[in-house]
Amino acid sequence: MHNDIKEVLISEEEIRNKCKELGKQLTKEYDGKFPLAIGVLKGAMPFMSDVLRYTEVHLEMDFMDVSSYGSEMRSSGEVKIVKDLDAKVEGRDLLIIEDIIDSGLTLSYLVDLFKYRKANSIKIVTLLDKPSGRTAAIKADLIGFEVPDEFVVGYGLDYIEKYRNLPYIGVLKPEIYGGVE
Ligand SMILES: O=P(O)(O)OC[C@H]1O[C@H](OP(=O)(O)OP(=O)(O)O)[C@H](O)[C@@H]1O
Ligand code: HPA
Ligand SMILES: [Mg+2]
Repeated sequence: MHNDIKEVLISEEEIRNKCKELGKQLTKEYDGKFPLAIGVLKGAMPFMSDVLRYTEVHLEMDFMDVSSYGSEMRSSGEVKIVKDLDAKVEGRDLLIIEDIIDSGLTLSYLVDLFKYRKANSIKIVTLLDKPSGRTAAIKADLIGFEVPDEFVVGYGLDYIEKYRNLPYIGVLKPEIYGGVE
């Protein structure tokens, strides 16, 4: 598995330190509140687990499974709900947790949906931001790292469902995806 990686962009230690830093910021942000932390499956799973363990406020966790990439390296543009939330969002302070914002289509779809469902507030924390990929106007409130215009894998991010269990963020060797995007 590690052999398929051309370059490690963000190490395991850098990710851990960033999760601690973001966890502290979230603790301040939600002091005295009871936010609903929403993990966007599947990619956000490792980041959600790590960042929330460094928060020191009461919060509720829920999950939404949406998918728009399938086996492609570019968004299909169509966001499909695979699993909806269990919790009601009306009147709640929402914290959406993402692994990456690329085109922004997934998050703009979710933000619109949660506004329609009458959330009291909506904030976004993302581990990675790839501004070069953006087609929808969306910005996170908290960002871990900015990544260049490359398809990244690891720590939740997949290429055809593989590499999510890598402990770091890396770039695949071109021969793994046939050298074309
Ligand atoms: O900003 P965007 O261009 O919408 O891309 C970001 C989204 O794409 C990936 O999810 P994907 O749809 O691949 O599902 P997955 O998390 O199950 O891999 C990623 O985890 C984000 O949720
Ligand atoms: O760079 C990426 N890697 C993996 N999944 C993704 N989903 C959006 N962008 C990416
Ligand atoms: Mg994916």
